[in-house]
This record gives sequence, C-alpha cells and structure tokens, in this order.
Amino acid sequence: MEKVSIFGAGSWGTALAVVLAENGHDSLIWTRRAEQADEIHNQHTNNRYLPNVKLPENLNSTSELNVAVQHAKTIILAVPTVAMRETCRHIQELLTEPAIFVHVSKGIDPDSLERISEIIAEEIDETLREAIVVLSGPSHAEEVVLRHPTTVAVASSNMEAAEQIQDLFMSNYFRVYTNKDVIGVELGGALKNVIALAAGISDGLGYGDNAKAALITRGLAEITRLGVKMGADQQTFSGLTGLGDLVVTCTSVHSRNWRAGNLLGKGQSLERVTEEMGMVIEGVRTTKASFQLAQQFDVNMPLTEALYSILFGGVPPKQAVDQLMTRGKKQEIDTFFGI
Ligand SMILES: NC(=O)C1=CN([C@@H]2O[C@H](COP(=O)(O)OP(=O)(O)OC[C@H]3O[C@@H](n4cnc5c(N)ncnc54)[C@H](OP(=O)(O)O)[C@@H]3O)[C@@H](O)[C@H]2O)C=CC1
Ligand SMILES: O=C(CO)COP(=O)(O)O
Repeated sequence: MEKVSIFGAGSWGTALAVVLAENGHDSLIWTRRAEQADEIHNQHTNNRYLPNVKLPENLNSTSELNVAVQHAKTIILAVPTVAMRETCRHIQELLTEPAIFVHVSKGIDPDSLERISEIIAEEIDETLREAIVVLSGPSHAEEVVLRHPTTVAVASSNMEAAEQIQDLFMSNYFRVYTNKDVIGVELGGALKNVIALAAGISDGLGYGDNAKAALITRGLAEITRLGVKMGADQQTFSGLTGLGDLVVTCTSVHSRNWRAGNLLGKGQSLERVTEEMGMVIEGVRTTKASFQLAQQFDVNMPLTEALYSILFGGVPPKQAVDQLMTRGKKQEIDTFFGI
C-alpha cells in the first residue's frame, strides 16, 4: 500500500483517486473547498462533478494543503492547466522531502507556451522532485468510475518512476502502458482538445460523420506536424495519447470540449458556453497556445487557425468551414502527413 495525495477534486482527480483507493492505496484528495472535502470524506460523494457515484469509504479528503503535502511522496496534480503554476508554487512552499509529481492535465499554457511538465520543472525545486510523470490517454472520468475498461499511458524521462506509477494505477479495469516520449504524450493530450472543440462545432452545425472523420484525420495530421517539429516521436501520435484520445474526445458526449463546441456550433457565445459548462474546457486556452506555436514553428495548422478565428476573431462557424473547404488544392500525404 502506497500513500498518495491528489490535488484537484474535479471529475478527473476524483476518478483517479477512486482507482487508487480501490487498489488499496492510502489516497487523500485535496480540494480548495472545505465543504467539498467534508462531502467526500463523510458522505462519500462528489455530486457537483460525479453525480450519483458512491466513492470508496477508504478515500479521504482534506482542504488543508499542508496536510495533503505532508501525506505522501507521490503527488498527483489534477487541477486545470490554468491553475497548475499557482498550485505547484503553493505545494513547493510546504514540501520538505522530494516527491514524484504525476500530472494528469491536458493543456498548454498560452502565456509561456509551456507544456505542463515544463511548468512543474520551473516551479518545483530540483531537489524536491524525484521525477515528473505525465498520465494521459482516452479516459473519461464518467466511465472510469463505472469501472469500464480504460487504457492510458504514463511517460517520464525517469522510466523507473514511470513504472512505479504504472504499478500504482494498474487494475483489472484500468490498464497503464509506459511511453518514453514525454513531449508527444503531453502534446497529444493537449492538442486533441482543440480538434474536439471543432468536432463539437461540426455536430452543432448539423454536419455528419464525413465531417467528423475528416476532422479527426486531418486534425491528427496537424497535431503530428507540430509535435514532430517540437521534438516528439511521430509514432506516439498513433497511440493511446494521440489517436486514441482524439477519437474518444471527438466522439463522446462525456467530453467537455466536444460539448462546448456543440453549443458554439448551435450559435451560443463562448462566454455563455463557458458559464454553462461549469467545468474546465481546456481546448479554449490551448487553441490560443497552439495557434502561436504553429506560427513559432512555422507549421501549417488550418483547423487550429479556423477554430482560433471562431473563438477569438468573431468568425461565424459556418463561414470558417466554408473557408476551410475552399482552400487551394493539396496533396494528402507528404513528409509528416502533408506539410
Ligand atoms: N474529466 C475527465 O474525464 C478528464 C480530464 N482530464 C484533464 O484533467 C484536468 C482536470 O479536469 P477535470 O477534473 O475534468 O476538471 P473539473 O473542471 O472537473 O475540475 C477542476 C478541479 O480543479 C479545481 N480548481 C480549479 N481551479 C483551481 C485553482 N486555481 N486552484 C485549485 N484548484 C482549482 C476545481 O475546484 P473548484 O470545484 O473549487 O472550482 C476542481 O476541483 C484537465 O486538464 C483535463 O483536461 C484528463 C482526462 C480525463
Ligand atoms: O481528456 C479527456 C478524455 O480522455 C477528457 O476530455 P474533456 O476535457 O473534453 O472532457
């Protein structure tokens, strides 16, 4: 039995804490809201994020950061990307011994253009971190808590730590692979959210499976193009954290990004959609980051550009689709899928 602290009691932090508690680990989930800590601890529910789910009785919760930091030397970071830097800073102030940091969030910071492992490395002193591991893959929290078969990958520059985290989470319904490609795993998880928003918009506009298949396929091509230029292994994008996560997020009603896109496609404003969702829509900020990275790395990313024009340029979705469909002629396959 290991001691593990999970920071962030949204749907994903809670679902992963359930997997760990069911594996018999001493799991403590930290939330910034005392009433939510009480609910998880005493009623064994987290109704705002996972309604109608009974949490294991051995899953503990606290709203005291110090208690959670002192509890374990394995730290799971499950807050949205926007809160990652601040959360790491608070943890760093209280940390007295080196810990393994596992992040499970899927985004790129649009201000620094950093991946999450880069943010953690910047904010946590080298002497206080044994390793940084990313856990990612096609895994909606809503299905994990139903114990539906789910597969993910963990990646780290420290493979021993990655294998430790693999062992921690592995169960008969949660299968964990290892991968050495941290950049590819992080980029696949973050960039699929951009395409999932676009897939939701397509459905919201009333388009069908042809359009969805096109978005997934050409989306994967542009994610791969950028990823390879940023140093990722091309093969990672054909794996669970690339194609796998892209498919699940573009096709599932559980996806917050797909749902947000769907409402945008039906004509709602971004402000209204964000308010209505009440959960993080990572793809919005990551579209901003990805748009800038495409320029920085000189990579052609037409879907990302179209989505950027919808979200931040006031272009109506239908017009953005027309512009995409009437671009100049292209060859489908070229180096790295058609630069
Ligand atoms: N949901 C899923 O199925 C999956 C999600 N992910 C990724 O996991 C990450 C978290 O997603 P998810 O759990 O869905 O998000 P949710 O919106 O469900 O929950 C976010 C959690 O983070 C907390 N939080 C938000 N801002 C801060 C802050 N500034 N400081 C501290 N805590 C904060 C929220 O607290 P409060 O309630 O107080 O606002 C809440 O507990 C995202 O990057 C997402 O892409 C990855 C795989 C699957
Ligand atoms: O990453 C996810 C599933 O793998 C969750 O995606 P959403 O944030 O769109 O719900």
